[in-house]
Amino acid sequence: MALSPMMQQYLRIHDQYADCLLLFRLGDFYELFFEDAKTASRELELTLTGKDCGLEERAPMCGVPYHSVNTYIEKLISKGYKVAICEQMEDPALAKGLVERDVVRVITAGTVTDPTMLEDKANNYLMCIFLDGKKTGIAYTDVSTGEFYVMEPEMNLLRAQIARVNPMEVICNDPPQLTAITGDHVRGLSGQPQTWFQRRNAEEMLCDHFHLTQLTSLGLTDRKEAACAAGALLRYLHETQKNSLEHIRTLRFAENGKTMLLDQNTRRNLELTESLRGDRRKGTLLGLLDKTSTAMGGRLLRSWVEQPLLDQKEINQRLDAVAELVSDRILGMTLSEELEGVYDLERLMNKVAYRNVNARDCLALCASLKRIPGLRKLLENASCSELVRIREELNPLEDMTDLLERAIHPDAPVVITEGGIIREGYSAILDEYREAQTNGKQWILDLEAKEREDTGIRNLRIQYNKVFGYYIEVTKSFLHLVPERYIRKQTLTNAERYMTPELKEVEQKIIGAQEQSVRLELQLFTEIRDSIAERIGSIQQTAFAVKKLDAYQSLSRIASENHYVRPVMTEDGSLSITEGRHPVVEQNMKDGEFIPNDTVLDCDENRMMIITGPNMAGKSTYMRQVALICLMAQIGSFVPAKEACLPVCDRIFTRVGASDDLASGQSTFMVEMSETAHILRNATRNSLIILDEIGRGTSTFDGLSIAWAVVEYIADKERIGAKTLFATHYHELSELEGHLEGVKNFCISVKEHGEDVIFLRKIVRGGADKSFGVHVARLAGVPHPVIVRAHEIQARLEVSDINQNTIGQNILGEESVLRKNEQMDLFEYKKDEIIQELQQIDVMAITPMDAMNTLFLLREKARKL
Ligand SMILES: Nc1ncnc2c1ncn2[C@@H]1O[C@H](COP(=O)(O)OP(=O)(O)OP(=O)(O)O)[C@@H](O)[C@H]1O
Repeated sequence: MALSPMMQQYLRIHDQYADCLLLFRLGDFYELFFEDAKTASRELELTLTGKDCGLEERAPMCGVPYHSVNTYIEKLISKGYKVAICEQMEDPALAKGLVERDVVRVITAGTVTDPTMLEDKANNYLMCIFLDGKKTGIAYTDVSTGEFYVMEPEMNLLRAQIARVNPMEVICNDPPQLTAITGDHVRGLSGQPQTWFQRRNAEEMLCDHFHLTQLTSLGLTDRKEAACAAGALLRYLHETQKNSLEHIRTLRFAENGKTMLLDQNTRRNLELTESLRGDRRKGTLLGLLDKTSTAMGGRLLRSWVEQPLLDQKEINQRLDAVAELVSDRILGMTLSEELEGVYDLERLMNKVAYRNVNARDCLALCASLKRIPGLRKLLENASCSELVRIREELNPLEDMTDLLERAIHPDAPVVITEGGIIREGYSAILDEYREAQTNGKQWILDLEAKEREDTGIRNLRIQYNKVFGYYIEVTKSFLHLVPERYIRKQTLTNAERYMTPELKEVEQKIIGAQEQSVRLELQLFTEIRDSIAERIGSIQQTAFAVKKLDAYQSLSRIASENHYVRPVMTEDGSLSITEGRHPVVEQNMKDGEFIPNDTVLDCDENRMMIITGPNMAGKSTYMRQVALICLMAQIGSFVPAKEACLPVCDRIFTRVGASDDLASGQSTFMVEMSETAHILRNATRNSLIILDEIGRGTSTFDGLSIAWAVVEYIADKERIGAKTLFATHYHELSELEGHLEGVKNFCISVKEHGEDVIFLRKIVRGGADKSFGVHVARLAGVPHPVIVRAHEIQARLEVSDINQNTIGQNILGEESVLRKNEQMDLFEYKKDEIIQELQQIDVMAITPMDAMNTLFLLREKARKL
């Protein structure tokens, strides 16, 4: 037995797209066969059937109707599959033999362009990583908008760069190596042929795509790794998208060191674009700052939040633009309203490049472009460089709007193949055809009247349907009057339908005109589409200006509404915030309820704040507020404070609490230590470090020793000397002030009131003298007996000799309820275990870490004391 020809065709095509699920078009369905069918039926809950394929056993099969295929594709993509769409390349009715079929597009998580599968205000990046020994090149693109970037990051920053871009899909020449380097799971990772990454092939691809003879104008001549990655990325796009991708027109350098790298923990801890509870908008900095009117502006603002600037001049340019709009609120508001009318031009250009636009899209383009002169006018008196540049870049493309206005009917339908798209007066020939159709109606009416007259059949009617075309209908009662020349076509219960040669002639004229006009409309529309395609570059430039303007108006609106101030960027690394507030926390409070606090840090005397204070006092809020204020300034935003002088931080690091979302299976302590190691290895004196509790995941002595050692290491100017806020429950750390240069003690004040604690939320100089943890436990509703017992233990602890290891016994006392072997080993440290644990930590990270040596020394000291 042999496979049927169609199945042979299927398998041949499937072989070329082995890593995809192949959706094979059969009439009104897309079918999947064999293993693909089993997978799809499982993932999409489709019934698995079978199809005769020429072999003894039927081929497993399942299918989805073509008109709802997008929903299914979306599901498959979100589950991590790649989908290849195989279409019929000829009309099955006209095909001689087997219908020709081929894959027209491969859809993957990183190449999705369907708006229903994309988030409006977020980019969808596909990244290509080229690993070449010690060097690496990265290229990434958002196919839906045409943005394309390259860079050559340092190997040790590769992981951070991936986190920064947050791609939906990653392709690489060496996936195992990549996983080894980044040390964790890379989303949507797949390997691609080595040849794509070879320099010559990559360069050829680049030259081809950008219509160049050499790479000089792209600035890639001496950036071999970036060029290889970019070439391979384009190759992948061409292989999967199977179109010219003419909306990808330029290549930008995402320079090392141009924007701040924020690691995953810091993004999460500061709740930049996602809250700790996993919310996408509520409770995040982006959610607060985003008052953009357009999807493009929303995407840009997100990328600003994710990539704060490092160049003081650029920061000030953005701040100038925000300041100018803050000073003229009416202008800001009017801009926001005008911008509402601008559609997502970037994603529209993707549709243009894919030849997917319909008449409605053209109307949207036209409406958007018509807003441009208004926007330009509003910026007439703009004076700062950014706004002036935006004004210059806003190109109203009048010839385009003129063309679209003349050509596209305001009520044009979505479908482009059934006419009704082109406006009257645009094409003389089209108008003639249309007239023939209108006249045709009159011809029919005339003919009808004439036939009635000739035959004497009073209710004779000429009608039309899709199957028979035009016909004469005569009811039963008049059949005796029907003349011989009538040719019968159809008999109904009450009537007969006829044809005459004359009617046939009229019909051909009318239907001919109809067909011709639909065909002509499609042709005209295609021409219009092509002329839009020719202007993609200019439209993208305008889109770029629009989105910047939108981001600025959003920042200015937030600044005015929330009474933010313009930060002054300092040169000497000093930081001084007067009456700073936490931008997101204050939003959830009534006016005046949030207590502002000051912060002063510099590169010398006040490098590090050791912050103590009871639970719930507001330590985390305070520290995050400082980090957020710095970050906002570097985005170009005003900040929630009365006054702020801020340095440009090269990195902001945070390590917060013993994070509880430990799905990864690592021990709390392990995670804590590798995060700490990461900071110690990467921070510089120009960084800002926020450390919220270190060493909680282990016993008291170990925890204290580690925290102590870490403080020493960071405070040391020779090693790091970064500006640091360090919150801790280890009051012992207060002793460091006076011994370690640059370290100062602070606490968040509380007042005891009888049994209660009153939180004052004010940061003051000095260490806290008491922990109040038990008080807070009571506030949180911990049962009374537990609280009483805790007070008891506290009292005993205060008289224990901490160094004799007698604490446990003291607590147990005579009336003990715990048996000795059940007591918490919190008070005993097991040397070997801890050392073992430490030795395993982030093997790459730990080797150079003197901090840990210090830690062991310290611990020995503590023991001997
Ligand atoms: N400056 C402030 N003004 C008003 N309310 C504040 C302020 N700072 C913090 N709060 C409120 O106090 C609560 C506790 O704050 P936070 O989590 O920062 O305390 P913490 O000292 O870090 O506590 P823990 O040590 O238990 O983690 C928060 O819910 C917050 O709403």
